[in-house]
Amino acid sequence: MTGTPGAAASRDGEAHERSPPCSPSYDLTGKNKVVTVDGTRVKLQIWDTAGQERFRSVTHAYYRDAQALLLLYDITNKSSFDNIRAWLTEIHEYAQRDVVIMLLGNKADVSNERMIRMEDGETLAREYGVPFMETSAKTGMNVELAFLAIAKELKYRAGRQANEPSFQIRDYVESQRQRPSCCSFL
Ligand SMILES: Nc1nc2c(ncn2[C@@H]2O[C@H](COP(=O)(O)OP(=O)(O)OP(=O)(O)O)[C@@H](O)[C@H]2O)c(=O)[nH]1
Repeated sequence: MTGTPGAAASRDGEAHERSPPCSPSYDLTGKNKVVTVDGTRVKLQIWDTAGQERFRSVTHAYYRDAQALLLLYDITNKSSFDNIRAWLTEIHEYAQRDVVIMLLGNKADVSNERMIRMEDGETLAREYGVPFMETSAKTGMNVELAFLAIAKELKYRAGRQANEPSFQIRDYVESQRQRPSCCSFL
């Protein structure tokens, strides 16, 4: 789902499936995942929420209890990017206060139709203090990393020990993410 909280990890960790997977090879939304973090299996229950304005009131119910939200926009679609601020405002109002948010600019493989520069995604993410990367559900670029980073953050929060070094999701994503090789012309 573009321009929306595209995926959410819920509190109970039980499997639910709401919408069919998108046709590209790597699913950003729509499936449940088990991610292994330092030998521990972290089960993510993922909901793909409706992005359209008319579904917003329904969507609240989906992310109200979420522990993490992946906000996706489509790098070839400016309005999906412009909608992100509205979604962040919504999230601020309706989601858990400590929800983990990640901003993803999807379709990074479609470089010839790019409308949103990677720097614009980075600037927006910095403004809201959330991790950011570009992804491709087609090639799989950074898809596993998005889920792994969320799982690491949730596991860290759940079992934080006094002497454990803190996990910084933004730094982790920044250091691990791949960059599309396409963007230098913009
Ligand atoms: N090239 C490319 N196409 C993608 C990518 N992700 C999704 N698509 C295509 O974009 C179209 C929309 O994908 P969806 O996953 O249905 O997007 P959505 O925003 O959830 O759409 P709705 O649920 O209909 O609102 C489909 O044709 C997908 O195959 C990607 O990373 N790269």
